[in-house]
Amino acid sequence: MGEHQTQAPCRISQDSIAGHRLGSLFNPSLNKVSQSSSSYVSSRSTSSQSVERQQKLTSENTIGASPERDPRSKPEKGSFDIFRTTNGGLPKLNKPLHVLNKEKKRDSERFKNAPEPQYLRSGMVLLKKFINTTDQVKVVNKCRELGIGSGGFYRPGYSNGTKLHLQMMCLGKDWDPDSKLYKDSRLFDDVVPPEIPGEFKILVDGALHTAHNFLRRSSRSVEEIPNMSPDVCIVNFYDNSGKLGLHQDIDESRESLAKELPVVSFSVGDSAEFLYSDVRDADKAEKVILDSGDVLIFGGKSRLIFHGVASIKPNTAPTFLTNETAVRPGRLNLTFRQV
Ligand SMILES: O=C(O)CCC(=O)C(=O)O
Ligand SMILES: [Fe+2]
Repeated sequence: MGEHQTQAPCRISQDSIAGHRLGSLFNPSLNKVSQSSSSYVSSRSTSSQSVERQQKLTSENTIGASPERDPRSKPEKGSFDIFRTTNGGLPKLNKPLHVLNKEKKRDSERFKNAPEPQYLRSGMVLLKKFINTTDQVKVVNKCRELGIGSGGFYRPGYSNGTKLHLQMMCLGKDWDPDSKLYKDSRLFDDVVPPEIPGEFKILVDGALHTAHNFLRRSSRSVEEIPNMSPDVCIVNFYDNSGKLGLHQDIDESRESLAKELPVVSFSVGDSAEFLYSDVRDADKAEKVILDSGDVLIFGGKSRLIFHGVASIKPNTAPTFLTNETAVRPGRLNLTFRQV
């Protein structure tokens, strides 16, 4: 990650901020990722030097974090469970089966006809309702399984005593918000993060494929969004008071940033108000709502955009998700990067 403020990766922060469905996780056609942009060389003026400059600039900030009592602000130990624990993590069954089935049918219909992707700006495309209902449930269950295990969720913080307003877990490699480094194991407990599940990678491929097809259809260059193959996924869980200040994701390698390889971001659960801007000023930022199942891609000319989560909208998670899983109120966000 780059610079975040409330949770995760190198985020610069400003606490003040305050689909074309292609698919199912197990659809083999999703493996066919467009090759056309794999040798993309950025035409953007992001020289290594400017990346370095920006990295320095942003690393002096923390993202959406606020001070806690612990002066050294070590990560809070003991894994966080994204499932409600009061009923042993079982899904809520307070509705009759026929009502649950009706709701499920309605939700599946809703997700079957994903709307046309939204072109937000060069290099930035939003795939509304890209992740179908079945796959959203799988994403939640997988994050829960990994999240309570070794290398699972914890509340990250900075050595100055501030903590991000979220729970975080890294897959593939660890990203440490304080040192802003990607490492093979976590600094605070030496645990090697779990691998990125293959099903997640298939969804990422499908999302990039869908975005490229959309760019082609709208007579734009597919090279606006270079292709990438993720080796890190940062999973954030925001409760209803969660947020993440405006930041840039700039801790990835110089090569990755110079090629402007995209960040692919999944949202599952409650909706979020997502801000993005060329400058770190929430008042000047554009706002877009990210709902459950949406995939946001930002690469190319938008790779270093300032972005953050202003708020989570309570009780907006789709009913199938709260009926079929025991997920707590809140939002899961998964950002995939090739670091
Ligand atoms: O939660 C989100 O939508 C954004 C997360 C993010 O920017 C990050 O983890 O770097
Ligand atoms: Fe970010």
